[in-house]
Amino acid sequence: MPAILSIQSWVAYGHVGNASAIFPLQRLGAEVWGIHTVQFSNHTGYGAWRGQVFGAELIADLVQGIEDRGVMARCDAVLSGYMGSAEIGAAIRDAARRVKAANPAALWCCDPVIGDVGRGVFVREGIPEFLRDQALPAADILTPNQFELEWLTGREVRTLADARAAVAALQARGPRCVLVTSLRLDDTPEGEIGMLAGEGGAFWRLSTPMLPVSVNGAGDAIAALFLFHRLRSGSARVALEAAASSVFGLLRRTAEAGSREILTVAAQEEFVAPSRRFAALAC
Ligand SMILES: Nc1ncnc2c1ncn2[C@@H]1O[C@H](COP(=O)(O)OP(=O)(O)O)[C@@H](O)[C@H]1O
Ligand SMILES: Cc1ncc(COP(=O)(O)O)c(C=O)c1O
Ligand SMILES: [Mg+2]
Repeated sequence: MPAILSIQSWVAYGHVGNASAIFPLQRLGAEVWGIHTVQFSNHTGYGAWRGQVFGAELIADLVQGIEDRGVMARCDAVLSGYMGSAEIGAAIRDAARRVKAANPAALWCCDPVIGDVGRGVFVREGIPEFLRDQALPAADILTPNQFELEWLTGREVRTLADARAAVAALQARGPRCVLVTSLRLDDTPEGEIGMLAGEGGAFWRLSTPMLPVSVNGAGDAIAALFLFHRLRSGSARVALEAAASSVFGLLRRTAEAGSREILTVAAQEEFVAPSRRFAALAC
């Protein structure tokens, strides 16, 4: 089973960042080393929250402490998400560098949290540029949503050809494997939501019904699950099908309960045995 160093936000109430990623990974059997970039009362989608963005020194210090235990070579991947500040981004990039120095087979899966279609950019100044100019070239796996794909490439994505070209443009700059989430293209049927994965010159597409929920943290869960299944199977297609099926089940349960927060704990069976399986198509 993989060991994953997960460096993301923490919230006391609800499920985004590490509070969305760690439990599903553990439920699947992964060992997770969690470092929190912020500790907030709740996610920022509520418009109001309390807490702190941690200093970059704290992140670097915790990484050093793990290195002091002599376990870096046992780390299979670094998973990063909401950064809190561009300085924290630099500490995360350094952590990925150290892990890879100890274990050259280790992967950095970077979820480039910048914003989304409804809300626009919702992270601090300097973070989007850091992700584009510093993180992207060093990452192995990238999991942007459609808004982030467009921001990072400076391209409009309307058609499947646009999406494939944008993914290829990202791959040309670094990450060998890309998962695009929340993809709505001109041929996406009303009532569906799509995803696109690309690796090794191949592309796979998958869509699921759109559920009547507007939640935060699904992107963090999908990045964690995609990384886990990509590590285990070595296949982006297999990882896409597994992650998408689990997150659909999680959100279906969340919609049925009418919950504002994703039901990470109550719907945990969906991580192990999704109630409905979706197949990806080569495209
Ligand atoms: N309303 C929804 N109905 C069905 N699936 C959804 C819905 N919202 C999100 N998802 C699923 O969760 C994935 C990640 O979604 P999203 O929260 O948009 O990511 P991010 O937060 O990174 O933008 C999507 O690709 C989709 O598969
Ligand atoms: C603290 C924090 N972390 C992470 C996220 C990312 O959430 P999502 O998975 O919806 O992109 C958010 C979004 O609001 C947030 O406020
Ligand atoms: Mg996201």
